[in-house]
Amino acid sequence: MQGVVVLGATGSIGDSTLDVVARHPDKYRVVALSAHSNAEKLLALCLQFKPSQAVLVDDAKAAWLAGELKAAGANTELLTGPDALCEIAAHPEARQVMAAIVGAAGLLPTLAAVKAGKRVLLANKEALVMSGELFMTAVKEHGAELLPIDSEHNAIFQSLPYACQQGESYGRHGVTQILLTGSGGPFRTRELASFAAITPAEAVAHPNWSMGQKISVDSATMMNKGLEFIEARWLFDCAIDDIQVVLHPQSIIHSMVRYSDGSVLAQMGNPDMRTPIAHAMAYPERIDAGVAPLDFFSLGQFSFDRPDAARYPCLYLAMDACKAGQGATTVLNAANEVAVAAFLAGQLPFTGIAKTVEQALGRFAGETASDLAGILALDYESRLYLRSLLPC
Ligand SMILES: NC(=O)C1=CN([C@@H]2O[C@H](COP(=O)(O)OP(=O)(O)OC[C@H]3O[C@@H](n4cnc5c(N)ncnc54)[C@H](OP(=O)(O)O)[C@@H]3O)[C@@H](O)[C@H]2O)C=CC1
Ligand SMILES: CC(=O)[C@@H](O)[C@H](O)COP(=O)(O)O
Ligand SMILES: [Mn+2]
Repeated sequence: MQGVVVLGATGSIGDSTLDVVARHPDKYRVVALSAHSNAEKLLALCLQFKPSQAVLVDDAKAAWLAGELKAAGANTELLTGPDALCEIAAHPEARQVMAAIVGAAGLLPTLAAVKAGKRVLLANKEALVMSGELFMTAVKEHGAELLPIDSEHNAIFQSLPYACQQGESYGRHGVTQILLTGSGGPFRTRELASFAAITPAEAVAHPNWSMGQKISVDSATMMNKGLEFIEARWLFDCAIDDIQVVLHPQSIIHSMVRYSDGSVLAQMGNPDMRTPIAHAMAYPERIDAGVAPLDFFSLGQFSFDRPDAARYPCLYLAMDACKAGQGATTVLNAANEVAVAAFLAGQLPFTGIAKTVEQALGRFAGETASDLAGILALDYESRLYLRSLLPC
């Protein structure tokens, strides 16, 4: 029986993770859960999964939640505040930690799980975007096991030779290219002239995946693919020129790996995050994820295309930031988080997201961030700068 911590338990990845856990009560036991402010949902999850600890970061409803847990006779200790996330990430009874907090807030708790030598199931791509080199060094130093949850990176992992899954360099095993697929989001064919009028409701309506708001907007701008480009560069230790982004609007092929002998290996499946989650939790075994089998007779056509720079400027800003280094990727991530929040709050047009990110990258051009303190300081400075520009 393996103990599991779910950071970000009340979100979309949290839902899928707990669904997989609930299918295998003989294999997995929840030892801790976290939420930011959704106390009602955290209460329901605590009563269902009976963790020994739960964290509600925002303490406004903590007294209410503690009272409800006590009244229900639950043996769950309630902790509050961001530091408690790092405490549960290192829970002594946990073998696996699902890192599914959205955004930069996930960096320190995810690193805490790494430093505690856990099997880290990485959904929180922003952590790697901010701290890739430092993060991967910590994984090696602390003997942690890092398994990608992001559907593309999980697909790449599955398509790599076993030796590369265990950390060997891909070039030595005939791998020549990573083909990172992306759907193109809800505006792949929309008239460019109407982009400034895009509403938050339109932007979060992803054609294939049901996800949280922030990542859904990122998919619409294709910043998501840019963040994933940076994530792939660090996860698989590959040269930037060896990663190619390919539009695949159907989201059935989740990414591919090209080999020197002409082979291309792909991982396919219905767009349901329970597949990569179950794969990573059970690795190297396979377990039921509750996902319907792929029915090839009803799939229709697969198509592929190049992403257009005029339609998806964020993708190209991210790829340039990846070339520039960790300082630029930290600024990119912070600026994008602030801009997406402003867009969702109705304070910035959709087209303003790329402009804001570009402005921040210009303002902090040449800044470097090599250690954790430097990364956190640059993240903070970038947010401060943007908040002075944006009405949020
Ligand atoms: N959804 C998906 O299919 C995929 C998601 N990912 C990545 O996984 C991560 C989670 O995404 P998703 O589940 O969609 O996001 P959601 O918005 O659905 O969930 C976010 C979770 O993080 C918590 N949270 C939010 N802010 C904070 C904070 N400041 N401190 C602590 N906890 C916080 C939320 O708590 P509360 O509910 O209380 O606000 C919630 O539990 C992201 O990094 C995303 O890019 C990657 C691939 C696919
Ligand atoms: C499910 C998942 O991994 C998301 O990151 C997904 O990839 C989003 O779809 P896009 O390809 O549109 O960004
Ligand atoms: Mn993805």
